[in-house]
Amino acid sequence: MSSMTASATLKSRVRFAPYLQKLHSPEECVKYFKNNDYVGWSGFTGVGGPKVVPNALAAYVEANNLKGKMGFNLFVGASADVNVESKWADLNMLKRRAPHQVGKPIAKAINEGRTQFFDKHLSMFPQDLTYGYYTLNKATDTLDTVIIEATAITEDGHLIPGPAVGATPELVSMADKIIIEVNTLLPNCEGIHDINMPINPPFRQPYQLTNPSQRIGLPYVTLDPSKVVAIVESQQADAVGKNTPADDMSKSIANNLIEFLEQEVKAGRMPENLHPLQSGIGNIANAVVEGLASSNFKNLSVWTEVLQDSFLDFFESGKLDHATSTSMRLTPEGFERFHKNWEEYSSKLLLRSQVVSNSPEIIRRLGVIAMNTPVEVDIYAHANSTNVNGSRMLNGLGGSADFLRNAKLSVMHTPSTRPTKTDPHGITCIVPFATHVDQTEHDLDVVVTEQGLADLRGLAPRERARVIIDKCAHPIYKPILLEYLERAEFYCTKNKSLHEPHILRDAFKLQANLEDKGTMRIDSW
Ligand SMILES: CC(=O)SCCNC(=O)CCNC(=O)[C@H](O)C(C)(C)COP(=O)(O)OP(=O)(O)OC[C@H]1O[C@@H](n2cnc3c(N)ncnc32)[C@H](O)[C@@H]1OP(=O)(O)O
Repeated sequence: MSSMTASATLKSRVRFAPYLQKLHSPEECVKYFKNNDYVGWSGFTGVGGPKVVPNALAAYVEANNLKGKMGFNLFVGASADVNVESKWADLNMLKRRAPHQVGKPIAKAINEGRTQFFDKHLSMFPQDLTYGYYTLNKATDTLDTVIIEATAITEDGHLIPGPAVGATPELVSMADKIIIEVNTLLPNCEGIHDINMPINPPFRQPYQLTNPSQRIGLPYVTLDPSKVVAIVESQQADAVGKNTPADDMSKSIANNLIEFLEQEVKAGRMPENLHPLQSGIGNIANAVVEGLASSNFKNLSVWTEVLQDSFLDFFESGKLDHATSTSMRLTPEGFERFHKNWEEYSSKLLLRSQVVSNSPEIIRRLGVIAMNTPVEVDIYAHANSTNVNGSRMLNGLGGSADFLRNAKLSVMHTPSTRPTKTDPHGITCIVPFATHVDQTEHDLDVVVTEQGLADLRGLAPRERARVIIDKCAHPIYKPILLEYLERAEFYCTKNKSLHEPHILRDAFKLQANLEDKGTMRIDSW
Protein backbone atom coordinates (compact mmCIF):
# COMPACT_ATOMS: atom_id res chain seq x y z
CA MET A 1 0.00 0.00 0.00
CA SER A 2 1.44 3.40 -0.90
CA SER A 3 1.80 6.33 1.46
CA MET A 4 0.92 8.63 -1.46
CA THR A 5 -2.17 10.85 -1.34
CA ALA A 6 -3.99 11.78 -4.52
CA SER A 7 -4.09 15.42 -5.62
CA ALA A 8 -7.55 16.83 -6.36
CA THR A 9 -6.76 16.83 -10.08
CA LEU A 10 -5.62 13.21 -10.01
CA LYS A 11 -8.77 12.20 -8.14
CA SER A 12 -10.89 13.93 -10.79
CA ARG A 13 -9.05 12.13 -13.59
CA VAL A 14 -9.09 8.62 -12.07
CA ARG A 15 -12.79 7.68 -12.15
CA PHE A 16 -12.12 4.07 -11.04
CA ALA A 17 -11.82 4.16 -7.26
CA PRO A 18 -9.83 0.89 -6.76
CA TYR A 19 -6.88 2.44 -8.62
CA LEU A 20 -6.65 5.17 -5.98
CA GLN A 21 -5.56 2.42 -3.58
CA LYS A 22 -2.56 1.80 -5.83
CA LEU A 23 -0.94 5.24 -5.77
CA HIS A 24 2.85 5.11 -5.99
CA SER A 25 5.66 7.60 -6.27
CA PRO A 26 7.87 7.03 -9.33
CA GLU A 27 10.65 5.81 -7.02
CA GLU A 28 8.30 3.26 -5.40
CA CYS A 29 7.84 1.67 -8.83
CA VAL A 30 11.51 0.71 -9.17
CA LYS A 31 10.78 -2.49 -7.23
CA TYR A 32 8.76 -3.84 -10.17
CA PHE A 33 11.81 -4.02 -12.47
CA LYS A 34 14.79 -6.38 -12.70
CA ASN A 35 17.68 -6.72 -15.10
CA ASN A 36 16.77 -8.04 -18.58
CA ASP A 37 13.03 -7.46 -18.14
CA TYR A 38 10.86 -7.05 -21.23
CA VAL A 39 9.40 -3.56 -20.86
CA GLY A 40 6.83 -1.64 -22.90
CA TRP A 41 6.23 2.10 -23.00
CA SER A 42 3.28 3.95 -24.54
CA GLY A 43 4.04 6.85 -26.91
CA PHE A 44 4.77 7.60 -30.55
CA THR A 45 7.17 10.15 -32.13
CA GLY A 46 8.25 11.43 -28.75
CA VAL A 47 4.82 12.18 -27.26
CA GLY A 48 2.40 10.26 -25.03
CA GLY A 49 5.04 8.10 -23.38
CA PRO A 50 5.90 7.59 -19.72
CA LYS A 51 8.50 9.92 -18.20
CA VAL A 52 8.62 9.96 -14.41
CA VAL A 53 8.92 6.20 -13.83
CA PRO A 54 11.60 5.62 -16.52
CA ASN A 55 13.47 8.65 -15.11
CA ALA A 56 13.24 7.18 -11.59
CA LEU A 57 14.65 3.90 -12.93
CA ALA A 58 17.54 5.76 -14.61
CA ALA A 59 18.24 7.65 -11.38
CA TYR A 60 18.24 4.35 -9.46
CA VAL A 61 20.71 2.77 -11.94
CA GLU A 62 22.96 5.82 -11.73
CA ALA A 63 22.82 6.14 -7.92
CA ASN A 64 23.64 2.45 -7.43
CA ASN A 65 26.40 2.25 -10.09
CA LEU A 66 24.36 -0.26 -12.06
CA LYS A 67 25.35 1.11 -15.49
CA GLY A 68 25.72 -1.94 -17.73
CA LYS A 69 24.33 -4.15 -14.97
CA MET A 70 20.64 -3.25 -15.22
CA GLY A 71 19.24 -3.13 -18.71
CA PHE A 72 15.98 -3.86 -20.48
CA ASN A 73 14.39 -5.07 -23.69
CA LEU A 74 12.35 -1.98 -24.57
CA PHE A 75 9.34 -1.96 -26.93
CA VAL A 76 7.60 1.31 -27.83
CA GLY A 77 5.16 2.00 -30.70
CA ALA A 78 7.77 4.26 -32.31
CA SER A 79 10.16 6.86 -30.84
CA ALA A 80 9.87 7.82 -27.18
CA ASP A 81 10.55 11.07 -25.30
CA VAL A 82 14.06 11.88 -26.48
CA ASN A 83 15.33 13.09 -23.07
CA VAL A 84 13.95 10.10 -21.18
CA GLU A 85 15.17 7.49 -23.65
CA SER A 86 18.55 9.17 -24.14
CA LYS A 87 19.21 8.76 -20.40
CA TRP A 88 18.56 5.03 -20.71
CA ALA A 89 20.85 4.87 -23.76
CA ASP A 90 23.68 6.69 -21.98
CA LEU A 91 23.31 4.33 -18.99
CA ASN A 92 23.38 1.24 -21.25
CA MET A 93 19.84 0.40 -20.08
CA LEU A 94 18.70 -0.26 -23.68
CA LYS A 95 19.84 -3.84 -24.24
CA ARG A 96 17.30 -4.31 -27.02
CA ARG A 97 15.00 -1.81 -28.71
CA ALA A 98 12.27 -1.88 -31.36
CA PRO A 99 10.84 -0.66 -33.74
CA HIS A 100 11.77 3.05 -34.23
CA GLN A 101 13.76 5.62 -32.28
CA VAL A 102 14.88 9.24 -32.55
CA GLY A 103 17.72 10.77 -30.58
CA LYS A 104 21.47 10.99 -31.06
CA PRO A 105 22.43 9.12 -27.82
CA ILE A 106 20.13 6.25 -28.82
CA ALA A 107 21.48 6.06 -32.38
CA LYS A 108 24.98 6.24 -30.84
CA ALA A 109 24.23 3.26 -28.58
CA ILE A 110 22.92 1.33 -31.61
CA ASN A 111 25.86 2.21 -33.85
CA GLU A 112 28.37 1.45 -31.09
CA GLY A 113 26.77 -1.97 -30.69
CA ARG A 114 25.55 -1.35 -27.13
CA THR A 115 21.89 -1.63 -28.18
CA GLN A 116 20.44 -4.38 -30.37
CA PHE A 117 17.90 -2.46 -32.46
CA PHE A 118 15.51 -4.04 -34.89
CA ASP A 119 13.79 -1.77 -37.34
CA LYS A 120 10.24 -2.90 -38.15
CA HIS A 121 7.27 -1.53 -40.10
CA LEU A 122 5.15 0.36 -37.57
CA SER A 123 1.95 -1.30 -38.80
CA MET A 124 3.42 -4.74 -38.18
CA PHE A 125 5.35 -4.27 -34.95
CA PRO A 126 2.32 -4.33 -32.56
CA GLN A 127 0.82 -7.34 -34.33
CA ASP A 128 4.11 -9.26 -34.15
CA LEU A 129 4.24 -8.40 -30.44
CA THR A 130 0.79 -9.98 -29.94
CA TYR A 131 1.90 -13.00 -32.01
CA GLY A 132 4.66 -13.56 -29.44
CA TYR A 133 7.44 -12.97 -31.99
CA TYR A 134 9.49 -10.70 -29.69
CA THR A 135 9.32 -12.85 -26.59
CA LEU A 136 10.37 -16.19 -28.10
CA ASN A 137 13.14 -16.63 -25.51
CA LYS A 138 10.84 -16.00 -22.55
CA ALA A 139 8.83 -18.57 -20.57
CA THR A 140 5.70 -16.54 -21.41
CA ASP A 141 5.07 -14.43 -24.51
CA THR A 142 4.02 -11.44 -22.37
CA LEU A 143 5.99 -8.31 -21.46
CA ASP A 144 7.02 -8.17 -17.81
CA THR A 145 5.97 -4.57 -17.21
CA VAL A 146 4.32 -1.94 -19.39
CA ILE A 147 4.30 1.75 -18.44
CA ILE A 148 1.51 3.79 -20.04
CA GLU A 149 0.83 7.50 -19.94
CA ALA A 150 -2.88 8.38 -19.66
CA THR A 151 -4.74 11.64 -19.21
CA ALA A 152 -7.74 9.99 -17.50
CA ILE A 153 -9.17 6.65 -16.38
CA THR A 154 -12.78 5.63 -17.07
CA GLU A 155 -15.28 4.35 -14.52
CA ASP A 156 -14.31 0.78 -15.55
CA GLY A 157 -10.59 1.35 -15.17
CA HIS A 158 -9.87 1.78 -18.88
CA LEU A 159 -7.31 4.22 -20.30
CA ILE A 160 -7.85 7.61 -21.93
CA PRO A 161 -4.55 8.26 -23.75
CA GLY A 162 -3.03 11.67 -24.36
CA PRO A 163 -1.42 12.88 -27.62
CA ALA A 164 -0.54 9.41 -28.90
CA VAL A 165 -2.16 5.97 -29.18
CA GLY A 166 0.63 4.10 -30.97
CA ALA A 167 0.88 0.48 -29.82
CA THR A 168 -0.80 1.02 -26.43
CA PRO A 169 -3.71 -1.37 -27.14
CA GLU A 170 -1.30 -4.20 -27.96
CA LEU A 171 1.15 -3.33 -25.17
CA VAL A 172 -1.50 -3.50 -22.43
CA SER A 173 -2.96 -6.68 -23.87
CA MET A 174 0.51 -8.32 -23.69
CA ALA A 175 1.49 -7.01 -20.22
CA ASP A 176 1.96 -9.01 -17.03
CA LYS A 177 2.05 -5.79 -14.98
CA ILE A 178 0.81 -2.31 -15.93
CA ILE A 179 1.95 0.99 -14.41
CA ILE A 180 -0.16 4.00 -15.39
CA GLU A 181 1.32 7.49 -15.32
CA VAL A 182 -1.64 9.91 -15.21
CA ASN A 183 -0.31 13.16 -16.63
CA THR A 184 -2.24 15.96 -14.95
CA LEU A 185 -0.15 18.65 -16.67
CA LEU A 186 -2.04 17.72 -19.85
CA PRO A 187 -5.78 18.30 -20.02
CA ASN A 188 -8.04 15.27 -20.18
CA CYS A 189 -7.88 14.29 -23.87
CA GLU A 190 -11.13 12.31 -23.79
CA GLY A 191 -13.01 12.37 -27.11
CA ILE A 192 -10.23 12.44 -29.70
CA HIS A 193 -9.39 8.71 -29.67
CA ASP A 194 -10.89 5.90 -31.75
CA ILE A 195 -9.40 2.64 -30.53
CA ASN A 196 -9.46 -0.91 -31.92
CA MET A 197 -8.15 -3.52 -29.54
CA PRO A 198 -6.05 -6.32 -31.14
CA ILE A 199 -7.80 -9.35 -32.59
CA ASN A 200 -5.47 -11.96 -34.08
CA PRO A 201 -6.10 -14.12 -37.13
CA PRO A 202 -8.16 -16.20 -37.81
CA PHE A 203 -10.73 -14.10 -35.92
CA ARG A 204 -9.75 -10.67 -37.31
CA GLN A 205 -12.50 -8.77 -39.15
CA PRO A 206 -12.15 -6.02 -41.81
CA TYR A 207 -12.00 -2.41 -40.57
CA GLN A 208 -15.37 -1.02 -41.67
CA LEU A 209 -13.90 2.34 -42.64
CA THR A 210 -14.11 4.15 -45.96
CA ASN A 211 -13.37 7.73 -44.94
CA PRO A 212 -10.87 9.28 -42.49
CA SER A 213 -13.49 10.82 -40.17
CA GLN A 214 -15.30 7.56 -39.40
CA ARG A 215 -15.29 6.17 -35.88
CA ILE A 216 -14.95 2.39 -35.83
CA GLY A 217 -13.73 1.75 -32.30
CA LEU A 218 -13.86 2.76 -28.63
CA PRO A 219 -12.95 6.14 -27.09
CA TYR A 220 -10.57 4.42 -24.68
CA VAL A 221 -8.06 1.54 -24.39
CA THR A 222 -9.52 -1.40 -22.52
CA LEU A 223 -7.40 -3.31 -20.04
CA ASP A 224 -7.66 -5.82 -17.21
CA PRO A 225 -7.60 -3.71 -13.99
CA SER A 226 -6.11 -6.65 -12.07
CA LYS A 227 -2.89 -6.17 -14.06
CA VAL A 228 -2.50 -2.56 -12.83
CA VAL A 229 0.06 -2.48 -10.02
CA ALA A 230 0.60 1.28 -9.72
CA ILE A 231 -0.92 4.64 -10.50
CA VAL A 232 1.63 7.47 -10.61
CA GLU A 233 0.86 11.17 -11.06
CA SER A 234 3.05 12.93 -13.61
CA GLN A 235 3.33 16.61 -14.39
CA GLN A 236 6.08 16.27 -16.97
CA ALA A 237 5.69 17.65 -20.50
CA ASP A 238 7.00 15.81 -23.56
CA ALA A 239 10.31 17.14 -24.86
CA VAL A 240 9.28 18.25 -28.36
CA GLY A 241 11.70 20.81 -29.75
CA LYS A 242 10.79 23.62 -32.11
CA ASN A 243 10.49 22.63 -35.78
CA THR A 244 13.12 24.15 -38.03
CA PRO A 245 11.42 26.83 -40.15
CA ALA A 246 11.07 25.88 -43.81
CA ASP A 247 14.11 27.04 -45.81
CA ASP A 248 14.22 27.87 -49.53
CA MET A 249 15.24 24.31 -50.41
CA SER A 250 12.25 22.79 -48.59
CA LYS A 251 9.90 25.41 -50.06
CA SER A 252 11.12 24.60 -53.60
CA ILE A 253 10.45 20.91 -52.99
CA ALA A 254 6.97 21.74 -51.70
CA ASN A 255 6.24 23.96 -54.71
CA ASN A 256 7.44 21.30 -57.18
CA LEU A 257 5.19 18.75 -55.52
CA ILE A 258 2.11 20.97 -55.27
CA GLU A 259 2.44 21.91 -58.93
CA PHE A 260 2.49 18.20 -59.80
CA LEU A 261 -0.62 17.51 -57.72
CA GLU A 262 -2.43 20.38 -59.47
CA GLN A 263 -1.52 18.78 -62.82
CA GLU A 264 -2.86 15.42 -61.58
CA VAL A 265 -6.20 17.09 -60.76
CA LYS A 266 -6.29 18.80 -64.20
CA ALA A 267 -5.59 15.45 -65.86
CA GLY A 268 -8.52 13.93 -63.97
CA ARG A 269 -6.33 11.43 -62.07
CA MET A 270 -7.10 13.06 -58.72
CA PRO A 271 -10.30 14.67 -57.36
CA GLU A 272 -10.27 18.43 -56.62
CA ASN A 273 -9.69 17.68 -52.95
CA LEU A 274 -7.01 15.10 -53.77
CA HIS A 275 -7.03 11.95 -51.62
CA PRO A 276 -6.14 11.64 -47.92
CA LEU A 277 -2.58 12.85 -47.39
CA GLN A 278 0.24 11.25 -45.36
CA SER A 279 3.26 13.31 -44.47
CA GLY A 280 6.35 11.99 -42.67
CA ILE A 281 8.70 13.48 -40.07
CA GLY A 282 11.29 16.16 -40.63
CA ASN A 283 11.81 19.60 -42.06
CA ILE A 284 10.81 18.85 -45.63
CA ALA A 285 7.58 17.16 -44.55
CA ASN A 286 6.71 20.27 -42.53
CA ALA A 287 7.39 22.53 -45.51
CA VAL A 288 5.14 20.42 -47.74
CA VAL A 289 2.27 20.67 -45.23
CA GLU A 290 2.82 24.44 -44.95
CA GLY A 291 2.77 24.63 -48.75
CA LEU A 292 -0.51 22.71 -48.93
CA ALA A 293 -2.03 24.99 -46.27
CA SER A 294 -1.34 28.01 -48.51
CA SER A 295 -2.23 26.25 -51.80
CA ASN A 296 -5.51 26.46 -53.76
CA PHE A 297 -6.61 22.99 -52.69
CA LYS A 298 -9.55 22.80 -50.28
CA ASN A 299 -11.67 20.24 -48.40
CA LEU A 300 -8.53 18.18 -47.95
CA SER A 301 -8.20 15.25 -45.56
CA VAL A 302 -5.23 13.62 -43.85
CA TRP A 303 -4.61 9.94 -43.06
CA THR A 304 -1.19 9.82 -41.46
CA GLU A 305 0.72 8.67 -38.41
CA VAL A 306 2.09 11.91 -36.99
CA LEU A 307 0.69 15.45 -36.93
CA GLN A 308 3.09 18.33 -36.28
CA ASP A 309 2.47 22.01 -35.55
CA SER A 310 2.18 22.74 -39.28
CA PHE A 311 -1.12 20.81 -39.27
CA LEU A 312 -2.62 23.40 -36.91
CA ASP A 313 -2.01 26.06 -39.58
CA PHE A 314 -3.49 23.61 -42.07
CA PHE A 315 -6.67 23.32 -39.97
CA GLU A 316 -6.80 27.08 -39.44
CA SER A 317 -6.44 27.72 -43.16
CA GLY A 318 -9.90 26.14 -43.48
CA LYS A 319 -8.54 23.81 -46.17
CA LEU A 320 -8.28 20.70 -43.98
CA ASP A 321 -11.60 19.06 -43.15
CA HIS A 322 -10.39 16.09 -41.09
CA ALA A 323 -7.23 14.34 -39.97
CA THR A 324 -6.53 10.86 -38.67
CA SER A 325 -3.21 10.09 -37.01
CA THR A 326 -1.79 7.98 -34.24
CA SER A 327 0.09 10.87 -32.64
CA MET A 328 0.13 14.65 -32.33
CA ARG A 329 3.80 15.61 -32.03
CA LEU A 330 3.12 19.20 -31.03
CA THR A 331 5.57 21.63 -29.47
CA PRO A 332 4.52 23.12 -26.09
CA GLU A 333 3.32 26.18 -28.03
CA GLY A 334 1.46 23.87 -30.41
CA PHE A 335 -0.22 22.04 -27.55
CA GLU A 336 -1.27 25.33 -26.02
CA ARG A 337 -2.81 26.39 -29.35
CA PHE A 338 -4.53 23.01 -29.67
CA HIS A 339 -6.07 23.08 -26.21
CA LYS A 340 -7.15 26.73 -26.60
CA ASN A 341 -9.12 25.71 -29.70
CA TRP A 342 -10.11 22.28 -28.39
CA GLU A 343 -13.69 22.44 -29.75
CA GLU A 344 -12.49 23.49 -33.22
CA TYR A 345 -9.71 20.92 -33.51
CA SER A 346 -11.16 17.94 -31.62
CA SER A 347 -14.13 17.76 -34.02
CA LYS A 348 -11.75 17.40 -36.96
CA LEU A 349 -9.25 14.93 -35.56
CA LEU A 350 -9.11 11.28 -34.53
CA LEU A 351 -6.15 9.46 -32.97
CA ARG A 352 -6.14 5.74 -33.71
CA SER A 353 -3.77 2.86 -32.91
CA GLN A 354 -0.79 2.62 -35.27
CA VAL A 355 -2.00 -0.76 -36.52
CA VAL A 356 -5.04 1.12 -37.90
CA SER A 357 -3.41 4.44 -38.95
CA ASN A 358 -0.71 2.48 -40.80
CA SER A 359 -2.99 -0.30 -42.06
CA PRO A 360 -1.95 -1.23 -45.61
CA GLU A 361 -5.57 -2.25 -46.38
CA ILE A 362 -6.98 1.13 -45.33
CA ILE A 363 -4.17 3.12 -46.98
CA ARG A 364 -4.85 1.31 -50.25
CA ARG A 365 -8.66 1.59 -49.89
CA LEU A 366 -8.51 5.36 -49.23
CA GLY A 367 -6.03 6.04 -52.07
CA VAL A 368 -3.65 7.82 -49.73
CA ILE A 369 -0.98 10.15 -51.16
CA ALA A 370 2.19 9.26 -49.22
CA MET A 371 5.14 11.68 -48.93
CA ASN A 372 8.33 10.82 -47.05
CA THR A 373 12.02 11.75 -46.84
CA PRO A 374 14.85 9.27 -47.49
CA VAL A 375 18.56 9.37 -46.78
CA GLU A 376 19.19 8.74 -50.48
CA VAL A 377 17.49 7.55 -53.67
CA ASP A 378 19.33 5.74 -56.45
CA ILE A 379 18.95 6.29 -60.19
CA TYR A 380 16.57 3.32 -60.45
CA ALA A 381 14.34 4.64 -57.61
CA HIS A 382 15.39 2.35 -54.82
CA ALA A 383 15.43 4.41 -51.62
CA ASN A 384 17.26 4.22 -48.33
CA SER A 385 15.35 5.78 -45.42
CA THR A 386 17.55 4.62 -42.58
CA ASN A 387 21.19 3.55 -42.92
CA VAL A 388 23.83 6.11 -43.90
CA ASN A 389 26.48 4.42 -46.07
CA GLY A 390 24.57 1.19 -45.60
CA SER A 391 25.53 0.79 -41.92
CA ARG A 392 24.91 3.81 -39.71
CA MET A 393 21.32 3.73 -38.41
CA LEU A 394 19.57 7.10 -38.15
CA ASN A 395 16.02 6.57 -36.84
CA GLY A 396 14.44 3.58 -38.55
CA LEU A 397 11.99 3.32 -41.42
CA GLY A 398 9.05 4.05 -39.17
CA GLY A 399 5.80 3.97 -41.06
CA SER A 400 7.30 5.18 -44.34
CA ALA A 401 7.05 1.82 -46.07
CA ASP A 402 3.55 1.13 -44.69
CA PHE A 403 2.47 4.19 -46.64
CA LEU A 404 4.80 4.22 -49.65
CA ARG A 405 4.16 0.54 -50.43
CA ASN A 406 0.37 0.95 -50.41
CA ALA A 407 -0.37 4.55 -51.43
CA LYS A 408 -2.15 5.59 -54.61
CA LEU A 409 0.75 8.01 -55.14
CA SER A 410 4.10 7.30 -53.44
CA VAL A 411 6.39 10.31 -53.20
CA MET A 412 9.93 10.56 -51.93
CA HIS A 413 11.08 14.13 -51.33
CA THR A 414 14.68 14.96 -50.53
CA PRO A 415 17.27 17.69 -50.99
CA SER A 416 19.41 16.93 -54.05
CA THR A 417 22.54 17.34 -51.93
CA ARG A 418 23.55 17.67 -48.29
CA PRO A 419 26.65 19.38 -46.86
CA THR A 420 29.70 17.71 -45.36
CA LYS A 421 32.29 19.38 -43.12
CA THR A 422 34.42 20.31 -46.13
CA ASP A 423 31.97 20.56 -49.04
CA PRO A 424 28.57 22.34 -49.05
CA HIS A 425 27.41 19.80 -51.67
CA GLY A 426 29.52 16.91 -50.41
CA ILE A 427 26.66 14.42 -50.38
CA THR A 428 24.43 13.75 -53.36
CA CYS A 429 21.08 12.26 -52.28
CA ILE A 430 20.70 10.86 -55.81
CA VAL A 431 23.27 8.05 -56.06
CA PRO A 432 24.12 5.24 -58.50
CA PHE A 433 23.15 2.49 -56.03
CA ALA A 434 21.45 2.94 -52.65
CA THR A 435 23.64 1.50 -49.88
CA HIS A 436 20.54 0.14 -48.10
CA VAL A 437 17.08 -0.36 -49.62
CA ASP A 438 13.90 -0.13 -47.56
CA GLN A 439 11.70 1.39 -50.26
CA THR A 440 12.01 -0.26 -53.65
CA GLU A 441 11.64 0.76 -57.28
CA HIS A 442 8.39 -1.27 -57.19
CA ASP A 443 6.87 1.15 -54.66
CA LEU A 444 7.89 4.67 -55.67
CA ASP A 445 6.00 6.78 -58.23
CA VAL A 446 7.62 10.21 -57.79
CA VAL A 447 11.00 11.51 -56.63
CA VAL A 448 11.19 15.25 -56.02
CA THR A 449 14.06 17.54 -54.99
CA GLU A 450 14.52 21.31 -55.08
CA GLN A 451 15.85 20.80 -58.63
CA GLY A 452 12.64 19.29 -59.94
CA LEU A 453 10.24 16.35 -59.98
CA ALA A 454 10.68 12.97 -61.67
CA ASP A 455 7.44 11.18 -62.58
CA LEU A 456 8.46 7.51 -62.71
CA ARG A 457 5.09 5.93 -63.40
CA GLY A 458 5.19 3.31 -66.16
CA LEU A 459 8.90 3.79 -66.87
CA ALA A 460 11.48 1.04 -67.26
CA PRO A 461 14.66 1.33 -65.16
CA ARG A 462 16.89 2.98 -67.77
CA GLU A 463 14.11 5.48 -68.67
CA ARG A 464 13.59 6.12 -64.95
CA ALA A 465 17.30 6.74 -64.43
CA ARG A 466 17.47 9.42 -67.09
CA VAL A 467 14.40 11.23 -65.68
CA ILE A 468 15.74 11.13 -62.11
CA ILE A 469 19.20 12.38 -63.16
CA ASP A 470 17.71 15.06 -65.42
CA LYS A 471 15.00 16.34 -63.04
CA CYS A 472 16.29 15.65 -59.52
CA ALA A 473 20.09 15.49 -59.39
CA HIS A 474 22.10 18.58 -58.48
CA PRO A 475 23.95 20.11 -61.50
CA ILE A 476 27.28 19.19 -59.87
CA TYR A 477 26.35 15.48 -59.90
CA LYS A 478 24.32 15.23 -63.12
CA PRO A 479 27.38 14.56 -65.35
CA ILE A 480 28.86 12.13 -62.82
CA LEU A 481 25.61 10.12 -62.60
CA LEU A 482 24.97 10.22 -66.36
CA GLU A 483 28.49 8.97 -67.05
CA TYR A 484 27.93 6.10 -64.58
CA LEU A 485 24.67 5.19 -66.35
CA GLU A 486 26.27 5.27 -69.84
CA ARG A 487 29.27 3.23 -68.69
CA ALA A 488 26.96 0.71 -67.06
CA GLU A 489 24.85 0.47 -70.23
CA PHE A 490 27.98 -0.13 -72.30
CA TYR A 491 29.18 -2.78 -69.81
CA CYS A 492 25.77 -4.48 -69.65
CA THR A 493 25.25 -4.46 -73.41
CA LYS A 494 28.24 -6.74 -73.67
CA ASN A 495 27.01 -9.13 -70.98
CA LYS A 496 23.38 -8.85 -72.04
CA SER A 497 22.03 -7.58 -68.69
CA LEU A 498 20.59 -4.24 -69.79
CA HIS A 499 17.41 -4.33 -67.69
CA GLU A 500 18.90 -2.38 -64.74
CA PRO A 501 22.55 -1.71 -65.65
CA HIS A 502 25.20 -1.55 -62.90
CA ILE A 503 28.96 -1.90 -62.72
CA LEU A 504 29.17 -3.39 -59.25
CA ARG A 505 32.85 -2.58 -58.76
CA ASP A 506 32.01 1.15 -59.29
CA ALA A 507 28.48 1.31 -57.84
CA PHE A 508 29.51 2.62 -54.40
CA LYS A 509 32.47 4.76 -55.55
CA LEU A 510 30.76 8.01 -54.51
CA GLN A 511 30.05 6.73 -50.99
CA ALA A 512 33.63 5.40 -50.74
CA ASN A 513 34.93 8.80 -51.86
CA LEU A 514 32.85 10.41 -49.13
CA GLU A 515 34.51 8.19 -46.51
CA ASP A 516 38.02 8.79 -47.92
CA LYS A 517 37.84 12.44 -48.95
CA GLY A 518 34.76 13.92 -47.24
CA THR A 519 32.87 14.44 -50.49
CA MET A 520 31.03 12.40 -53.11
CA ARG A 521 32.43 14.63 -55.89
CA ILE A 522 34.74 12.10 -57.53
CA ASP A 523 37.48 13.28 -59.95
CA SER A 524 36.67 10.51 -62.43
CA TRP A 525 35.11 7.08 -62.79
C1 LIG B 1 7.31 7.86 -37.14
C2 LIG B 1 7.29 7.83 -38.61
O1 LIG B 1 7.56 6.84 -39.23
S1 LIG B 1 6.90 9.25 -39.47
C3 LIG B 1 6.72 8.64 -41.12
C4 LIG B 1 7.96 8.70 -41.98
N1 LIG B 1 9.16 8.16 -41.36
C5 LIG B 1 10.28 8.02 -42.11
O2 LIG B 1 10.32 8.35 -43.27
C6 LIG B 1 11.48 7.47 -41.39
C7 LIG B 1 12.74 7.67 -42.22
N2 LIG B 1 13.05 9.08 -42.42
C8 LIG B 1 13.74 9.79 -41.44
O3 LIG B 1 14.08 9.30 -40.39
C9 LIG B 1 14.06 11.24 -41.75
O4 LIG B 1 13.18 11.73 -42.74
C10 LIG B 1 15.53 11.41 -42.28
C11 LIG B 1 16.51 11.10 -41.12
C12 LIG B 1 15.81 10.51 -43.46
C13 LIG B 1 15.72 12.85 -42.72
O5 LIG B 1 15.36 13.66 -41.61
P1 LIG B 1 15.05 15.21 -41.88
O6 LIG B 1 14.69 15.85 -40.59
O7 LIG B 1 14.13 15.34 -43.02
O8 LIG B 1 16.45 15.75 -42.40
P2 LIG B 1 17.70 16.26 -41.62
O9 LIG B 1 18.37 17.14 -42.58
O10 LIG B 1 17.35 16.81 -40.27
O11 LIG B 1 18.61 14.92 -41.42
C14 LIG B 1 18.59 14.26 -40.22
C15 LIG B 1 19.96 13.66 -40.05
O12 LIG B 1 20.18 12.67 -41.06
C16 LIG B 1 21.43 12.91 -41.72
N3 LIG B 1 21.36 12.50 -43.12
C17 LIG B 1 20.27 12.52 -43.89
N4 LIG B 1 20.59 12.07 -45.11
C18 LIG B 1 21.92 11.78 -45.10
C19 LIG B 1 22.84 11.27 -46.07
N5 LIG B 1 22.47 11.00 -47.33
N6 LIG B 1 24.11 11.08 -45.71
C20 LIG B 1 24.51 11.38 -44.45
N7 LIG B 1 23.71 11.87 -43.49
C21 LIG B 1 22.42 12.05 -43.81
C22 LIG B 1 21.56 14.43 -41.65
O13 LIG B 1 22.92 14.81 -41.82
C23 LIG B 1 21.08 14.69 -40.25
O14 LIG B 1 22.14 14.31 -39.38
P3 LIG B 1 22.50 15.27 -38.15
O15 LIG B 1 21.24 15.32 -37.33
O16 LIG B 1 23.65 14.59 -37.49
O17 LIG B 1 22.83 16.59 -38.78
